[in-house]
This record gives sequence, structure tokens and C-alpha cells, in this order.
Amino acid sequence: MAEPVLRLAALVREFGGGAGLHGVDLDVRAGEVHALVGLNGAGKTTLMRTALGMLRPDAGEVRVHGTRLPAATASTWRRVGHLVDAPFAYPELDVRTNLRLAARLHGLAPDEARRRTDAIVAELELTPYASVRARRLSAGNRQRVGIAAALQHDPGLVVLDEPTNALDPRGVILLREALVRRAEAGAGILVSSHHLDEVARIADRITVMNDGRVVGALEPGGTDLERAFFALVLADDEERAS
Ligand SMILES: Nc1ncnc2c1ncn2[C@@H]1O[C@H](COP(=O)(O)OP(=O)(O)OP(=O)(O)O)[C@@H](O)[C@H]1O
Repeated sequence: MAEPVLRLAALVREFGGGAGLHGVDLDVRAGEVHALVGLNGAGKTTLMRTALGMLRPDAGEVRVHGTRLPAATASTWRRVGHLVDAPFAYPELDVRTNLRLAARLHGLAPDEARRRTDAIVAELELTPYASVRARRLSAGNRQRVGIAAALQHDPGLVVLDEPTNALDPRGVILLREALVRRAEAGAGILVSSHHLDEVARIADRITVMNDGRVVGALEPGGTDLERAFFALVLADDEERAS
């Protein structure tokens, strides 16, 4: 089987007071949407930050496109798109300029950057805002710009932390379609969410985290995902309390 685009093995990243990741195994394969769900504080953002080299693990390993961190070079990171934490944009630059800069930082030549930026602006329905300075955008449109920057260079690995944050219903649909399209084209996508119904619509796999551990999986086509989710979390809490 092909090497996953992301592989986490026995990953540990501990903060004080027992918080953090306590031995996580997880992979993302090319062509799949892999959703990560868990209660507030379960460790989803920490997992993503560690996977992206933003946090150094205490133990275990991260492989991005087959390269073990921290050995990944610029050519590896150019094949990754991510939105974790607040979307970044230079406040005084307009949307199109911000996106072109992001495309250039991902290694695209100027003409190609221009072409991709125009395409993603249309795809995410940002055309009315293309000439608006980032500082004047609404939270939802700023989020769309962050998603655009993560997707426009067609990365083979996409990592998005709660990307539906601040999106309106139209934005949620556009995001869903954009992710499905990219997965169908071969990208591996790791996405966290608190919206189980939304996740179930697009995910090929749903992994449940609790207290820094992977505690099970949900069947995307299953019924009553909410009940199954809470059952897994409760079972884990009880097992560790006993
Ligand atoms: N830099 C840090 N220093 C100390 N503790 C941290 C740090 N970052 C995260 N934590 C703790 O690690 C745990 C996991 O946090 P994390 O942000 O990964 O959870 P999450 O699943 O993304 O939560 P949410 O759904 O609320 O976004 C929490 O208890 C959090 O307080």
C-alpha cells in the first residue's frame, strides 16, 4: 500500500497537568478525508500543530509525505496546505495580493500564482472581496481567505482545524465541495470539527479523540453519530477512572 501522506506514530507531546498527546497513532491516506472529532481540550489542535512541525513531539514520530520530521524540507512543505489557529493575512494588503503572496511562498511561479489565486477566489466566492484589505473583512470572509491559502496550490496533504468556524451556510457548502473535489483528485485531508453531521457528509474516516488519546472511530454512514461519539468518550473516561 502507498505511504500515507501523513503518519503519526506513538506521538507524545505533554504539557503540565496531564494535558497534551499521550501516544497517538493516526494516518491520512491520499484521496481520503479523515475527520478528527473530540470534546474541547481533547488534543485535536495539539495533534495538528505537532503534525505540521509547529510543536516538537516529546516522543514518537511524524512523517509528512514519507519524510520524518524534522527532516522535511521546503519541497515537502510546499505539498502541504494548512489552516490551524487564526487565518493569517497581512491586514493592509487586499485579498488577492495576500493569496498571491501565499501562493508564491508555496513555491508557485508568478504567472501560476496569479492563475491559482484567480481560480480559488472564484471557487470560494470571494470575488466581491478580492480588492478589499484583509483588515476590513468579516470573520467569515477572513476564514474563507485562510481556507483559500491552504488549498490554492493543490497540496497533497491538507490540514484544517475547525475550518467551518465563522463560515455562513454557503461557506460551509463551498468548503465541503472544495474538500471533496481535492480528495477525489488525490489529496489526503485531515480536518477537525465539532459538527458531527457536517463531518459525516464528507469524511471517509472519523477518528475520535479524548484526553490526548485516540479512543475509537465512528462510521461516517452510521446512524446516531452523536450517541456513538458520547459512548466512546464516556467509555474511555470510565476506563481511565477505574
Ligand atoms: N501551549 C500549551 N501549554 C499548555 N497546555 C496546552 C497548550 N496547548 C494546549 N494545551 C492543553 O492541551 C489540551 C489539548 O488542547 P487542544 O487545543 O489540542 O484541544 P482541542 O481538542 O483542539 O480543543 P478545542 O476543541 O477546544 O479546540 C488542553 O487541555 C489545553 O489546555
